[in-house]
Amino acid sequence: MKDRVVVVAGALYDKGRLLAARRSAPAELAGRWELPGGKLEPGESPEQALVRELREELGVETEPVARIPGEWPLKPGYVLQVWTARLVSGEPEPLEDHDALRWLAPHETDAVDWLDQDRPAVAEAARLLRERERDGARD
Ligand SMILES: Nc1nc2c([nH]c(=O)n2[C@H]2C[C@H](O)[C@@H](COP(=O)(O)OP(=O)(O)OP(=O)(O)O)O2)c(=O)[nH]1
Repeated sequence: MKDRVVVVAGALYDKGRLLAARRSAPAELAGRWELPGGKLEPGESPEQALVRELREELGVETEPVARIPGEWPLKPGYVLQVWTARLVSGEPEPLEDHDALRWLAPHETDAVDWLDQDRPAVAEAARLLRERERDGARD
């Protein structure tokens, strides 16, 4: 479908932890946790959109690693796509759209109240995180 909006979100990893961000708006999503990101703009690749959104929202530089297979419906006309990404520089801060951030260790990935529509992607991101831990990844 051509006129659907793609929202690109990042499963951002650093030091074996996954970043969760608490939305501050709109009212129906505020207080719930999500993977940070935003809408694809015309002419952008999903990876470019992800790097731009994470820079705007969190003030960090990141590098997309791989897409988590699948896409998930949001509100009508919107779909969510998720990439794993690694932190290249900076320490994330809730600059825009969020009022709290948390780095979650592999055993803590269920500790926040994720948006329902994010749960399948978060489950896969958590699985990949545990796999990286078993493999002895250092970042
Ligand atoms: N970023 C993000 N948005 C999500 C997730 N799950 C989910 O339902 N959404 C919804 C919330 C918003 O309605 C929409 C994304 O819009 P946004 O407001 O984050 O994107 P944006 O920065 O491009 O928006 P804008 O302020 O420029 O309008 O998707 C998620 O995991 N990450």
